[in-house]
Amino acid sequence: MTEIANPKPILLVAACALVDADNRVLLSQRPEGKALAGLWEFPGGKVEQGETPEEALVRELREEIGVETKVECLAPLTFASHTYETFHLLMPLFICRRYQGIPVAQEGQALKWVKPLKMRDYPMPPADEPLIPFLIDLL
Ligand SMILES: Nc1nc2c([nH]c(=O)n2[C@@H]2O[C@H](COP(=O)(O)OP(=O)(O)OP(=O)(O)O)[C@@H](O)[C@H]2O)c(=O)[nH]1
Repeated sequence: MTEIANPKPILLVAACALVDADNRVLLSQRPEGKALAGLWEFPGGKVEQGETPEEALVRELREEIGVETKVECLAPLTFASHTYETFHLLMPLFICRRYQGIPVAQEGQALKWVKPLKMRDYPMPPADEPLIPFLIDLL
């Protein structure tokens, strides 16, 4: 029988670089008590059964920061592929400039608009670090 070399499940998480008129990107700080607490991440979350990544993101942006957008307003930018201890994260990163509402934390998390060149000042999960150069190039 063939052994499976890497038994870690792949976790599909959709994330969004929400961009404001000054080309700043919204970062959200992971609350205490969660894995990777205190680190700054892109809004988003797990893609649930029956959802596309874009649909998951529209839902997560509404639930997490009270912002309304549409699937058509999300453009693919890049992705993260990173092995954590118990799973392998596959995380498409979308960019969104068209949305309604001012982001307000719905789950008590801190939010911050950050210029891509300043993102190194905000500790991010290891999966996110390789994504920063794409935002620097684009914005
Ligand atoms: N939303 C988001 N998740 C990220 C980023 N980078 C990164 O490694 N992740 C990881 O992807 C997973 C996202 O899951 P999530 O936000 O839906 O779930 P969670 O850990 O808050 O748990 P829960 O919603 O089940 O309570 C977490 O393990 C998180 O650490 C990122 O930039 N944004």
